[in-house]
Amino acid sequence: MKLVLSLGGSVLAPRDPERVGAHAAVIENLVEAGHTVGAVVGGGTVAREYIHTARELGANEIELDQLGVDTTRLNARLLIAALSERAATRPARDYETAGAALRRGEIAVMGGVAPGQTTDAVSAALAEYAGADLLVYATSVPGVFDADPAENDGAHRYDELSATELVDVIADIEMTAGASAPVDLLAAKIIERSGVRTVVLDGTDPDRVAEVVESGSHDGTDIIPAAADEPTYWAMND
Ligand SMILES: Nc1ncnc2c1ncn2[C@@H]1O[C@H](COP(=O)(O)OP(=O)(O)O)[C@@H](O)[C@H]1O
Ligand SMILES: O=c1ccn([C@@H]2O[C@H](COP(=O)(O)OP(=O)(O)O)[C@@H](O)[C@H]2O)c(=O)[nH]1
Repeated sequence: MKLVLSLGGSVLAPRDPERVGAHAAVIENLVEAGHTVGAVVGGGTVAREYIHTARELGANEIELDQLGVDTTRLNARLLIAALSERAATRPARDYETAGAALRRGEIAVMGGVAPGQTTDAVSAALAEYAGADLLVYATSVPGVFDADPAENDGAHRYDELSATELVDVIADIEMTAGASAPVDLLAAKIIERSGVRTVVLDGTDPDRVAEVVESGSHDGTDIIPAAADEPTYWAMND
């Protein structure tokens, strides 16, 4: 299958070579098994540190986003360093370049693209552009909740959610540079229109990514293209 993997900066823990190596190994194994893989890497704490410092210095939100973009590309280079020669040599800066790499059978790697969004949207756009069979958001929480689980002990995880419902759930999350959301709003809208099958899961253990590709099973949130019935919930502490 053709997979686009969104590796949140929080998950890649860029300064931990073991973690980056483990994610690279899962990607290599998937390619070895015949899958086509595009990976999009987030900015993580390094991006947020730059953004925080520059905000204190008076930078505007577009300047802050641009710092974030540059950091995601540095992190993307770390993933490339851990991948074999099957990977493109540098992070693609646009979808045509990444798509061309995928057509050549390479592992395409991207960071950010433009201010006003996050790598969540880049992942959704690459998935749409490349005609991906599956889009996986490997993030630091086990799916999409009805409230931020970091701030609400009683937050409930959605087992599945339509893309339209996802838009509603995340619409109120702020869009400032460096903001945290399991999937950003633009990504949700792109998923809604593209209909690409999407899963949001806890990707701190890279084996969970391999499992969802190979067996379809996961403990995260399924984003289903068509309008869903009533969303189903799992209590966070179940
Ligand atoms: N409704 C929600 N469901 C899940 N996570 C949420 C929600 N609202 C806010 N968050 C926060 O989003 C964070 C994930 O975003 P982020 O740190 O940007 O991840 P990544 O680095 O994987 O892109 C989580 O730590 C969580 O606290
Ligand atoms: O195409 C992009 C990708 C990223 N960013 C900026 O870079 C930050 C970090 O990227 P991302 O949120 O994807 O990183 P993660 O949440 O995965 O650490 C974002 O908050 C944005 O400010 C951006 O402006 N455009």
